[in-house]
Amino acid sequence: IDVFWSIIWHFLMAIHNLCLLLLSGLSTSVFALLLYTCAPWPSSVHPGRSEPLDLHLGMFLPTLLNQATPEQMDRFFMPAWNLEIIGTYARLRWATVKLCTHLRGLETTATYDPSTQEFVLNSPTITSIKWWPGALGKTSNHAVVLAQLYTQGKCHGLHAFIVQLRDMDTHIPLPGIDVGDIGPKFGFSEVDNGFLKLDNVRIPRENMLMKYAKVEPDGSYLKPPSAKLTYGTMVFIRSLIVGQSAFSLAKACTIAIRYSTVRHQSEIQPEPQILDYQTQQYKLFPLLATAYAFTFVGQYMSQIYHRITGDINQGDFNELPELHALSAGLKAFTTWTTNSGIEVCRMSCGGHGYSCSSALPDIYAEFTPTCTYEGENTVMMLQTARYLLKSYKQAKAGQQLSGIVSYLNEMEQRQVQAHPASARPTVVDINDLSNLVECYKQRAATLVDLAARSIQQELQKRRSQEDAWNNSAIDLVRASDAHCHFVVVKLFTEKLSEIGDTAIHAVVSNLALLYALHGITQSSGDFLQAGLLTVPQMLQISVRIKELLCQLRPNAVALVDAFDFHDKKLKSVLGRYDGNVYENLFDWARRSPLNATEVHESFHKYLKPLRSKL
Ligand SMILES: CCCCCCC/C=C/C(=O)SCCNC(=O)CCNC(=O)[C@H](O)C(C)(C)COP(=O)(O)OP(=O)(O)OC[C@H]1O[C@@H](n2cnc3c(N)ncnc32)[C@H](O)[C@@H]1OP(=O)(O)O
Ligand SMILES: Cc1cc2nc3c(=O)[nH]c(=O)nc-3n(C[C@H](O)[C@H](O)[C@H](O)COP(=O)(O)OP(=O)(O)OC[C@H]3O[C@@H](n4cnc5c(N)ncnc54)[C@H](O)[C@@H]3O)c2cc1C
Repeated sequence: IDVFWSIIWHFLMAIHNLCLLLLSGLSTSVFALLLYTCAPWPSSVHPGRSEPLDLHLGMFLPTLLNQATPEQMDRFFMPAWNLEIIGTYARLRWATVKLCTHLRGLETTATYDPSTQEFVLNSPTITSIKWWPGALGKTSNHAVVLAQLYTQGKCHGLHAFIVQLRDMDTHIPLPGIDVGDIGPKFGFSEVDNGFLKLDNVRIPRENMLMKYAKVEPDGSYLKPPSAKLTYGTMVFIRSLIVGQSAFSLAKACTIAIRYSTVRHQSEIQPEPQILDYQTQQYKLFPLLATAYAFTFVGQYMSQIYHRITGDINQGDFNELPELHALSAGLKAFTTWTTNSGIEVCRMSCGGHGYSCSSALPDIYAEFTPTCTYEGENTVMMLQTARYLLKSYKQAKAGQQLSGIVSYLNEMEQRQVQAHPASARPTVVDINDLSNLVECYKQRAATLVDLAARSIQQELQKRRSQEDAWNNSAIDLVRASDAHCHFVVVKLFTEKLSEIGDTAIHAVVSNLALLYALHGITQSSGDFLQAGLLTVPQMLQISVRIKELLCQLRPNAVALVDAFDFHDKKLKSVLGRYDGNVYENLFDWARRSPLNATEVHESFHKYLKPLRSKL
């Protein structure tokens, strides 16, 4: 049924985008957009393709879709789709103390030369060398390079350029291009993350991605309708990463929960499955609930991304700030939680979790950089905080906010309680999800208010805006975190109304309740301080969580089976669908390269000569 609706959804999105293109009078790109829109995730379109090529499909093609004109789509999209052009996305400069997080500070320049109608690209300093782009080192023959655009003697800020890096026949780097691999990393050993230095590299004028901003042949510059459109691809990838968090956490939970039913370990006879231990359930079931929550949030992000980019294509930029704030905050919120969650799953498998046979080390090593790439998480949380604070000020000034931050409108009516102990708690019934959503909402509002007050106090001490912001950054990140948590609980709760089957509804409701209550216990201080809950209610919540663990236990395996990972995708001996773990573990160990011979060559080389000397 899911596959059916997914096909229908992508079909409708394709029609929707097709209509947008036709309405806006574009004659080309239709096939390209259909092709890409119908492909929800690159690896599922090209199964079995290598990671560098997934990066090419995941980063290079969306950039084209976001920033290329129809003519540029004609030139680049199909060759890229057919892997004639293999691209990377080089936004970064060398990671120095000057921070490549700070995109506006990028030093690479693209200077327009009207006499030849070319841009001349340069990385003038050691710190301007592009560093990290995936597949840049050895695989790519093209890159989308972000550089400061200079024309008619003026700098117009960051713009994107397609730069050919290597000869199409010989794959040798072109003159002026110094490109290579950056060396071994924590994971992703199969990806050639690269460096790129540009020395007077000339590219045709038509290689600047000109969907929004333009440089005319004589060098005159036409501004984009919004400067923020340069960042469009980031919003897209960050939204995708939210879904990727759900996917990775779901995989880790599947392995840990399945293995926990295979593993027996106790003095009690007959030995119980380790999943019957309350502590094991407490480690894994909240994560299972989180995997479901993030799956729904990922679906939501995909929907609003498509809706709002549709509006943007029509020239309506109203919702771009909200989309940016949501995608940045949720990217950070979901990746941080998933990152630590995968590690909990690994440890919950005991010693075998450390073995690559579990697949958990690989899942972790591949997932953990999501906390850093596409915008470092703390920096992303601060971007969300910037939007929250702006909205807060607007609400204070009497403006009616719409969208997900509309709860800040209520700040004025709702007394931020000075004496929480005497106040009436917001949560009346801890089993009522709508009560809990309200509670999370008020916690977010309270923390936004606290962060705003902190900045205000700093400013009153005559600090500069920047210092006031930095001295309040912990509060700002907490406010963003609370905002994101509210969004997740709200979306999970709303999703329940879409479930028709009563039995499934009951189980998923328990998951949603566990997610909400467990989150409260993790940040109990916030809820108590704000007077949203009382101490007796906190105790009640702890008891209710234990009941929920028992209620979820019989369905735990079915709930991970529902993620529907094929053994070939999961690649985990511990997480096998048939539960036949131990025989296969033995098999797996036998296939270790060290077991290729009974006596290892090191014996003949080193130990034997040593023994003969004795
Ligand atoms: C699952 C797919 C796997 C793919 C593999 C991925 C491989 C990895 C790839 C990469 O890592 S690519 C490199 C990624 N690099 C970054 O993401 C850099 C992060 N830095 C930034 O995004 C920005 O520099 C910044 C930190 C957001 C800058 O913030 P700042 O406020 O200083 O800057 P301005 O640039 O002046 O912004 C002003 C204005 O614009 C708004 N804004 C910022 N970003 C966006 C955006 N993406 N969309 C819309 N709007 C944006 C910002 O909020 C400000 O708005 P106002 O408050 O002034 O209205
Ligand atoms: C596996 C991997 C793949 C990548 N692929 C690509 C790619 O394909 N293309 C590409 O262009 N790049 C890529 N990158 C680079 C990536 O985008 C950057 O590493 C990332 O944006 C973070 O920037 P940074 O390294 O400069 O970290 P920094 O910004 O130096 O962060 C270091 C620390 O400083 C803190 N910090 C920085 N700024 C602030 C601030 N304003 N306020 C508070 N704290 C701050 C951060 O929170 C963090 O704790 C990749 C990175 C990795 C690890």
